[in-house]
Amino acid sequence: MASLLWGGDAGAAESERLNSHFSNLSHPRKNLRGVKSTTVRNIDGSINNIKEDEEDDVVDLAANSLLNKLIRQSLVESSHRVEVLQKDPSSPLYSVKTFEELRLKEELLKGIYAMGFNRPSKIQEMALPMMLAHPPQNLIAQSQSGTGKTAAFVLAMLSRVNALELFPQCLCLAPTYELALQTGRVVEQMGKFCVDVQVMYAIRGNRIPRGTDITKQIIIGTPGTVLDWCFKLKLIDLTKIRVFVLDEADVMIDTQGFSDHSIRIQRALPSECQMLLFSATFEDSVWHFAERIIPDPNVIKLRKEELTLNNIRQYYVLCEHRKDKYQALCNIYGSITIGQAIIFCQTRRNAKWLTVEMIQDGHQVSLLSGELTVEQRASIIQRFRDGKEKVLITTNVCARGIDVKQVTIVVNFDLPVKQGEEPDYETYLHRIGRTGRFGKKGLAFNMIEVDKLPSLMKIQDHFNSSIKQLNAEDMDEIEKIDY
Ligand SMILES: Nc1ncnc2c1ncn2[C@@H]1O[C@H](COP(=O)(O)OP(=O)(O)OP(=O)(O)O)[C@@H](O)[C@H]1O
Repeated sequence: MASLLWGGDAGAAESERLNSHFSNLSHPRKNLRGVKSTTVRNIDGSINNIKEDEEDDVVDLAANSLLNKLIRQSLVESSHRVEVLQKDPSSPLYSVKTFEELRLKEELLKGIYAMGFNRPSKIQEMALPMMLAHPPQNLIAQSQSGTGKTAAFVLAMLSRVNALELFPQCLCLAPTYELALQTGRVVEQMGKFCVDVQVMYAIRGNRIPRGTDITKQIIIGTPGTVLDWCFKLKLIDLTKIRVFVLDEADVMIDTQGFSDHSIRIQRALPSECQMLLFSATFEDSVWHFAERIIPDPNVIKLRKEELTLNNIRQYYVLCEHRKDKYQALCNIYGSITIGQAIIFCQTRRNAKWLTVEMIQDGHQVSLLSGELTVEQRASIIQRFRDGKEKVLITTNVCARGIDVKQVTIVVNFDLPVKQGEEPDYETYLHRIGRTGRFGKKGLAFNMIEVDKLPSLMKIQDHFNSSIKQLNAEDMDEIEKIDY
């Protein structure tokens, strides 16, 4: 039966190879038209050979997710209410304000406190009692990145493991090799005092001979390799799994083949196995997938705070060409005191050109674009966060990923457009918008070539918010801008 299943899925390992997470992370998907190599001097004076790409950087969900994890220093608190949909609406709804209320094993509680967690996060307050209930309950949970989902399901896995039984009992699927490792690190940290509990990674490159007796209790892996380990190599007996976690479901369904692999794995689990699914977003596609894979679930949602343009003053400067845009930028830069600014370009080529121009003019800037590895990107964002550079020039790659609260000025050196010059409203909002909660004022400048003016006007209409024209030659006018 198992081999038949496998035979029907001849492409699991292959599709994982093709998805090639590692290279995806280092080089987000791109159209390689017009690629050539140029030498660029980095801010620190070192020399880098960077490919010159005429095309946009494409947002890579898995890379962004990892980037967020690498640069995040603490919990992202949300003021939004948690919505709960119980499988059995008549059963009482529990929430906990302390970890003690969960009656965890002593060593686990010690691990949690050693990580510096004092009390459950908002989503954990509701999710943990459900996840730790007897009999085990299935759960679908959605809340934005950084709100404590990973810590929650790691806690559930660690609390259900029987350290004396030496076989895989908990199985967690993650979309990429690197994300699996990140989750594994949390298991290792939180389970620091659970000395007999061990983790193993079912990821590409971790070659285990067929029929090996795996004694580790928690397996974290990517769907293709896990499928291999279960059906082809017979390393994991799925009928003995007690907790099945599907993490980053939104990223998972974005990767070809992964939904099918996950469903195939889930089908072979025993009915009493607890099934948990987590996602940062809840579009229809994620929801349909979640419903297919998690039977009789409880559902917890923490709404993401909406972005708004209300507190942002928006201007545009009409320019003839790129040099003209640069001049306008310099005039603005020279006339108002800028704390920190992010400048967005549509292509890597433009971003690189602008970086070189600004450095030559003596500005302290750094360049963040998709050709850098995730670790390099994380380090650049961290330096910017720490105020080591005042200006960050970037492409779309980090438009959605980063939250640098001290930035009050955003410059669209190029307007975000989709193919066919249709404005990209969502990206515009993500670049400039703020959540209402922080309520901070902000300034946005759009450098617009004449032929892009209709697109800008569409953006103005779409958001029903005014974008004023600014004469970048008129220093008095610029100096009057107060923010
Ligand atoms: N109860 C808590 N108290 C303090 N810090 C916490 C708590 N829970 C989680 N954290 C910390 O908050 C950060 C975000 O948590 P976590 O990674 O679990 O969020 P997430 O929702 O899984 O994010 P992502 O969607 O990116 O995976 C981590 O640094 C984690 O150590």
